Amino acid sequence: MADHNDQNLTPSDLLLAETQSWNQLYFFIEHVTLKCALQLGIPNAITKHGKPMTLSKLMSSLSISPSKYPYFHRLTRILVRYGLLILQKHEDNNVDDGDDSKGYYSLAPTDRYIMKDGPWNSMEDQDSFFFKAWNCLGDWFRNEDPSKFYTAYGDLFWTKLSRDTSSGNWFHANMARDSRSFMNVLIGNEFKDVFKGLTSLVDVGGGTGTVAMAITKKFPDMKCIVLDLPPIVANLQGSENLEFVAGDMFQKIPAANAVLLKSILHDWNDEEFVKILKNCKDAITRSGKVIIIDMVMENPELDDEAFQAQLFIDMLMMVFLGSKERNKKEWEKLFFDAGFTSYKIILTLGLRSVIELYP
Ligand SMILES: C[S@@+](CC[C@H](N)C(=O)[O-])C[C@H]1O[C@@H](n2cnc3c(N)ncnc32)[C@H](O)[C@@H]1O
Ligand SMILES: COc1cc(-c2oc3cc(O)cc(O)c3c(=O)c2O)cc(OC)c1OC
Repeated sequence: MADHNDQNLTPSDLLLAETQSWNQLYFFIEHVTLKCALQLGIPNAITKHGKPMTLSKLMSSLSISPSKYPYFHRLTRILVRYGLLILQKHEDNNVDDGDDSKGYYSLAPTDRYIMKDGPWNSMEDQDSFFFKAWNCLGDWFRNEDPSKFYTAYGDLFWTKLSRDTSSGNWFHANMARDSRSFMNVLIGNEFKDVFKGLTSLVDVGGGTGTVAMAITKKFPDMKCIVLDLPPIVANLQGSENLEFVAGDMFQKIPAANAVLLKSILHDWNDEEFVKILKNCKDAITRSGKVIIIDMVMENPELDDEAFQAQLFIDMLMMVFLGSKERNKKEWEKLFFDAGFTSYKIILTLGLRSVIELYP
């Protein structure tokens, strides 16, 4: 007796559904194998070796027993499939993947981003903190909590970070690495004149100051203020043109030519978003501007792989903050709700865009 769900499916539909269900239900194995590669130190071992290496040499450098070869070969096979490793086969075309002497492994560009000093990969010490929020996500769709993170911890994300030193340090260290990486790209694009001519700027929610330091290094005549919550900036030392100010962007933002908001507005719901922007508008001069570095969803400039990455981060915002990524229309509506008259998307760099907003 065919299952009632199968009645309308042809045999080939059923076989396709089997493949698709395995790829959808077991998608997590990509994450598990990536974390295994990081845990074993595969990217660092290949980098240290300085050139493509055979499986046996890689295993030996990782102190993995040769008895594990038949299993380790299958781990590297799936890492090649996921584009984390590149297998350069020897000229001899009838290479057998399992034949160590004819294949050399090297790192794909992805690895250089997720390497130990890349942002968001050093979750080992925060595994439970990070993954606990994702567990049983369905529970959140049946409660009234502001986020799944709140369901898991009984605390808002920013409150928890300010109380829990280790998760706070993990988060801000990774945010700083993300900022260093992004600012290197933005500097590479000559900042596209975004900061040109400014004599003062407030980096709202500027964290530990990575962005502000990059800007003041490039523009030494600019006075920069980093505004963030007291626990974040309390022990940070400024410099001649960089000052850390403890405060709340929902209360007041220090006056300046311009205000910078990098990865801030996507952390908040529409009402909070408008409140932050209204405070930004009060802070800038009439000839000033608000500079936003954040994601514009459904951006026609981005390919499907980038769109999937944005969807993942949108889920991350939903789970951790109860917030969202926004498309151009959603951004524009909130800009005008906050009383701004015009804006310009200056450029898109990877997943994020640089937007200028004018009072
Ligand atoms: C996603 S992080 C972005 C940090 C930094 N802009 C960057 O891109 O690397 C959000 C920042 O907002 C700060 N923040 C959260 N609530 C705030 C508030 N009420 N006032 C000021 N800063 C706040 C957090 O402490 C954190 O540093
Ligand atoms: C708010 O908590 C988290 C935020 C992020 C996060 O990660 C990003 C990664 C990117 O490649 C580009 C981005 O623009 C961003 C963000 O804007 C952003 O906020 C990541 C986290 O953990 C992986 C967070 O902690 C839960």
